[in-house]
Parts: sequence; structure tokens; C-alpha cells
Amino acid sequence: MLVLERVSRRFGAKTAVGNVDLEIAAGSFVGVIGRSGAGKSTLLRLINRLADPTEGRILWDGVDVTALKGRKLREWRSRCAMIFQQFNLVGRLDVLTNVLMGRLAKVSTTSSVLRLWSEEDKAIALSALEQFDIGALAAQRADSLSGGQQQRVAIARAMVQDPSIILADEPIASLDPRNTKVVMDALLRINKHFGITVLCNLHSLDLAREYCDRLVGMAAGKVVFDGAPAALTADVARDLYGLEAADVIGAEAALDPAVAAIARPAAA
Ligand SMILES: Nc1ncnc2c1ncn2[C@@H]1O[C@H](COP(=O)(O)OP(=O)(O)OP(=O)(O)O)[C@@H](O)[C@H]1O
Repeated sequence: MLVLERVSRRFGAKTAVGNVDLEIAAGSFVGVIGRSGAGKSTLLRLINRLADPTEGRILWDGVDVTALKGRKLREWRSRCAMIFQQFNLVGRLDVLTNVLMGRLAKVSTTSSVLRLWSEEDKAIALSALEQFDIGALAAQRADSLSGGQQQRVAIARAMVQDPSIILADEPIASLDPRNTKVVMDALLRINKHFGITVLCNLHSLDLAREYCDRLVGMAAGKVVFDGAPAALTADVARDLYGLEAADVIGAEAALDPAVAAIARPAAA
């Protein structure tokens, strides 16, 4: 279980995340939603310790991860794998080597410096690629792949870390609809098949409703909604997105007159 206790992060006078309390049960698929600047990325970066909280604590199974240093901190980062909008692959390296980077925390310093991968590590990396139907691309340069393929490589790299939780920061923001589905299905499979907790920032409310068990809605750094997707009413969506609603509510707007009214305010 991941627990955030009164977590805040300020940048100068700006409060990116303000006094957030959250409990995320192991094995859940949680969508973090909210307009641009709401604090979603900062929240994920705090959990992974890419940023440190100004106040509050973050606990994983009772261990205060905000206090970890050195090797223990590296172990924690390895247990909570990050997936980014821009994939963060090394373009000039082949796909298999990119996935092997996820094993760095598991090998000795000498092996990691010299990039000496064991046959076992290579087999684990190849198997992860095959899980996401991209085993045949193992020898290709990462920058020769489509966006959807690159994101699947990034997911495979996250999986070989053997993570307890995956933090996905707008993983489909730069993908077309077909690749969006492939990547979201891959995250769902990781969650349902392997039981790995997924915390996923999403701009699209439709996708968040379709894939997540629970939605956490953020506005101005605060959690303003926390519940099942079905409990997210048109009123709450309006509070979360304001004038942005038309951008984030897609297909459902055509079906639900209440949502359509938000999505097309000018026509009301
Ligand atoms: N390193 C930083 N320095 C200064 N301000 C920051 C920094 N990181 C985030 N912020 C500010 O904190 C607020 C929250 O940003 P954050 O990126 O977490 O929002 P977000 O909900 O993820 O937005 P988006 O959907 O656009 O990625 C924003 O106002 C942002 O400008």
C-alpha cells in the first residue's frame, strides 16, 4: 500500500501539490486526472523521489520513502518504475539495450559501468519485449521505431525493473488513437495479469473512465475528487476542467446530454 500523508511541494511561491492525503491499495489501477498545471506530474515525481516534498511523508508498506538515501533510494526508484510521455529511450541504442537499462539496479556496479549483461538478463529483457509483441524489434535502433512501439519498449524497460508500482505520466499524450489503445491495453495487462499497481496521469477523461478502477481528480495541487469512475458526475468534471472540458471529453459527450452541455458550452 502506498500512503501519502499531507504531502506538499512548493516551487517558490507556487504550490504545485498542496496537503495531499492519499491511500493507494496494492494492485489497483488509479487514474490521476485534472487540467494542465493541476499538479499531476509533480505528484508522480514526488512518489518516485525525482522531487522531494516540502512537507509530508510518503510511505510504501509502512516504510517512509521520503527519508531514503543512497542504495535504499535507488532500490525504491527501481521498485516504482516511471513511464514518461516522451518515452525517454536512448535513440541511438538498440531496443534490447534500452530494455536492459531497466536491469541496472539489479546488476553489480562493474557490470553496469561496462554494460556486461548476463544471458539471464538478456533473456528477461527479450521476454519482456515479447510480452508486448515487439520481440522482433530487439536489434533495431530505438529512434527508428514508431511512437507506440517506443512506448511499449519503455513499458518493457519498466517491467524488467520488477516493479511493485508503475507511475505513468501521460503515457499516451503523443500517440495516435490506435497506439493509445495498444499502450493503455499494455498497462491494463500489467495491472490485471501481474497485479502491479498502476498510477497513471491522463488528460483524457474518456480513457480514464474506460481503464481505471479509481480516479483521483486534482485542481490547483489539491485532490478535489477521489472515487470510482462512475461517481465522476458532469458537475465534478466541470469543476476539474472548467473551460477545458471540451478538449478532454470526447465520445461520451455525444451520448450524455449533461456532459455534452459542458463539452460544448458555446452551444448551450
Ligand atoms: N520545477 C518546477 N519549477 C517551478 N514550477 C514548477 C516546477 N514543476 C512544476 N511547476 C509548477 O507546478 C504546477 C504543477 O505542475 P505539474 O507539471 O505537476 O502539473 P500537471 O498537472 O502535471 O500539468 P500537465 O498536465 O501540463 O503536465 C504548475 O503550475 C507548474 O508550472
